[in-house]
Amino acid sequence: MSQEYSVSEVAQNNGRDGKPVWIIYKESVYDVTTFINEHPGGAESILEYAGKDATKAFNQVGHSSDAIKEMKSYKIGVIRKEGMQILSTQPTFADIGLNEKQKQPQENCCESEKKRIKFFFCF
Ligand code: HEM
Repeated sequence: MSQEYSVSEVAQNNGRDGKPVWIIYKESVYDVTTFINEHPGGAESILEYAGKDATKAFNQVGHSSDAIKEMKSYKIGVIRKEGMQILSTQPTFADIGLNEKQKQPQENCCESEKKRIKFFFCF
């Protein structure tokens, strides 16, 4: 399985203060630290997207299929799907803010409401 990174983890690797240069392309993460000085389009064009999503910019340049192939050799992982991670774990009652009493099935809640309505119409 691919190593997963959050968007904020990638953002920390922005090439500043000796940090590596990571970019996002589609759902994948690339460490292009050693490549920036070899980049035919210049280091600056990549550094602008250090720690960020470079998908749009990369596509807009119209990179050749060789460039896309070369890019693959810098892949270090994929972006973690935060939403999917939350869904994959069963929430507890406490997670959704319910206490022991509120765990009662829905009908029990409605019963007291029905009684209240009946009482109201008696008068
Ligand atoms: C791992 C990532 C990247 C790889 C492997 C890569 C590779 C290359 C290669 C091989 C070329 C020569 C032309 C070609 O074959 O298409 C190129 C040109 C270029 N790249 Fe990248 N590139 C990367 C990321 C980026 C990013 C993020 C940008 C941001 C805008 C960028 C901007 C450019 C520009 C402006 C050129 C010059 C185009 C021209 O002279 O017509 N590249 N790149």
